[in-house]
Order: sequence, then C-alpha cells, then structure tokens
Amino acid sequence: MTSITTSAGAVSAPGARDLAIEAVEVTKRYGDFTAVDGISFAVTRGEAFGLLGPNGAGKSTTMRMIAAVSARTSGQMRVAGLDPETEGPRVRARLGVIPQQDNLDEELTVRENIIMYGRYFGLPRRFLLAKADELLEFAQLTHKASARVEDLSGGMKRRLTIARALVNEPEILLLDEPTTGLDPQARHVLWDRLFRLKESGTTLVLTTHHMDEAEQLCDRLVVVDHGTIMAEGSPAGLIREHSTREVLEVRFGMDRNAQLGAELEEVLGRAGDTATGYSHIEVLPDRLLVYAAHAEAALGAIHASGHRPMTSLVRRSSLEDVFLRLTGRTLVD
Ligand SMILES: Nc1ncnc2c1ncn2[C@@H]1O[C@H](COP(=O)(O)OP(=O)(O)OP(=O)(O)O)[C@@H](O)[C@H]1O
Repeated sequence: MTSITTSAGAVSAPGARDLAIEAVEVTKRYGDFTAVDGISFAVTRGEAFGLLGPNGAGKSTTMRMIAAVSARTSGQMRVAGLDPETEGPRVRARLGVIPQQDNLDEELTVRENIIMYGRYFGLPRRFLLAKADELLEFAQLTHKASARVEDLSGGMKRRLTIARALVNEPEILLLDEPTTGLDPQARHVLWDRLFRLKESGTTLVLTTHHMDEAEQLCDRLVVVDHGTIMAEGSPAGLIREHSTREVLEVRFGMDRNAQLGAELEEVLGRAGDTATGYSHIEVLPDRLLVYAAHAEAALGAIHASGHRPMTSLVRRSSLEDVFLRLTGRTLVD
C-alpha cells in the first residue's frame, strides 16, 4: 500500500510524492448521520484503485468529494495536487467522471453527445470534431455515430458515457459502479476498454460491489463498510492475508446449518491443520463455507466423519470471502 506517512494528519507537500489522490481522515456527515468516517487512502498516478463495499458503504459519497461536487465535513484531500474544496473548477478540469446512472442526452446522436459535452469545457469545435472520431473508435461506437442514444444497448450507453468523460483528456477517471446492470459480455468489453485506458497512463478510481470487477481491474483497493476502511491491499494480497487458498462450499439443507457448522468445526479441528490447512467455517443461511488450504482433503474428512452434504463445491478464495471475514456479511445481500 502507498501509506500516508505524514504524522500530523496532513496531506503530503505538493509534488512530494507521485500521488493522483490523497485523502487524510476525510469525514462526511449528513446531519447526525456519518456517511464517511475518517477515511485515509492514497492513489498513485497510473494505477487502478478501487473502493469495494456493499450498498450504502459510503463509496459514492467519497467519489463526490473527490470530484469536487460535495464538500467534506472534515479531513484533508488532494486531487491532482489540488484541494477540491477550494479549487473545484481546476480539479474538475483534470477529471473524467462516470456517474452511477448514465446521464446522456437522449435527444442527441452519439457523436453530438461527445461534442456537446466538450463544449461545456470550452473546447474548440475543430478539436472536438477530431476528438469525437477518436473517442468513438476507442469506445467501439464508430458504426453508431449517427444513432440516437435511445437506440443503444446498455453496454453501448456505458461506453459512450466513458468516451464522453474522456473528451477533456483527463488524467484521472472516476467510475462509480462502471458495469452494474450490464450483462457478462458487455462487462468484459467495458473492462477491456478500461484496461486500455490504464495502459495509456490514465489513473482509474472506481467503486464497485462486484468482487470480480475489483479482482479484474484493480491494482489495489480498499474494502469499505459503514464509511470506514476495513482493509487495504492488492486483490491477491488481501485474499492471502484474510482468507485461505481454497474454500469448500457445502449444502445440507437450510434448517440445521448452525449445528452442522459446529459439528464440522469439531471434525476439521480434529483432522489437524497439516492435511487440510483448515482455518474456520462461516455459516450462511443456505450453505456452509469451509476455509481450508486443501479443500478436497477437508471434504474427505467430512465424509469420513459420516456427514453427507447434498452438494459440495471446491473453489479458490475471492474478495467476497475477504469481505465476509472482515464484516461477517456478504457483499451483495
Ligand atoms: N444527500 C444525502 N443525505 C443523507 N444521507 C445520504 C445522502 N447521500 C448519501 N447518504 C447516505 O450515506 C450513506 C452512504 O451512501 P453512498 O451513496 O455513499 O453509498 P455507496 O457505498 O456508494 O452505496 P451505493 O452503491 O448504494 O450508492 C448511505 O446510507 C446513504 O443513504
């Protein structure tokens, strides 16, 4: 992690470090309710950084503070070396923002959407005509240039929203839930475009409650819950730190899971760490998750004890397991 080394809770001196974004003890309150509770993180230029957490965790609120459209209650923040609170217009000129809901102009064509958006930044028409062609190609929408927005698929609309946000050649792209609501194929096309942007040096900051999206896209991420950061690291590092290599999912039927969980803990505890690499069990309403480095061996021990699950599945640990370990809850309820 790029930790914040300043001891007095202050952001780094301008230019001191190669940071795209730095947040130090940032809090946002709405009346008595604290939506973001003293979070600190730093995003290095050129990396893909994620805020992973369930609905209501405070991700969008954090993004709005970065994007200089919502004031923080306390704490400090630098975006591209600038304070969004006092230098909002300059910050916004350096950012591309992709909101949770597409807000394209349905009346305009695909091409006109890009050009009109560029006009808001005061960009000259000649520049925008060439830029629109370049961005349409990037978004794989050249063949739809003259189509109306309402005729686009969900994935195409999302790609157009991203293309539009790139019109001012931003150095940082903020993406709030970039692929929520898209089908798997459309998500993969979009992820591919985002990889390309990252390769070209754009800093990506995204929020998601999809662990596969975080694993695919993020170099580093923070796990957020109830406005606080629960953990920070690379997807692989977080899994290594907070979970076992493998997980065994077993289903017995809904009603006896808690009791069965206790029985299997006993069995696997007896089986010993070396054969199974057993760590712990999580009891969910519909299944038990057995955390063990060697999940097949754990299943063997369960069978040997006379327990007969209706179904069993061995898989690798994911960020979903990390979230469950840290919070006792699943990411998507
Ligand atoms: N303007 C507001 N006034 C009062 N409460 C708000 C406001 N905006 C957000 N909240 C609350 O702050 C909390 C965090 O919301 P936020 O939208 O940041 O969460 P999130 O992690 O982005 O989740 P989601 O993906 O559902 O947007 C939620 O409980 C939400 O109801």
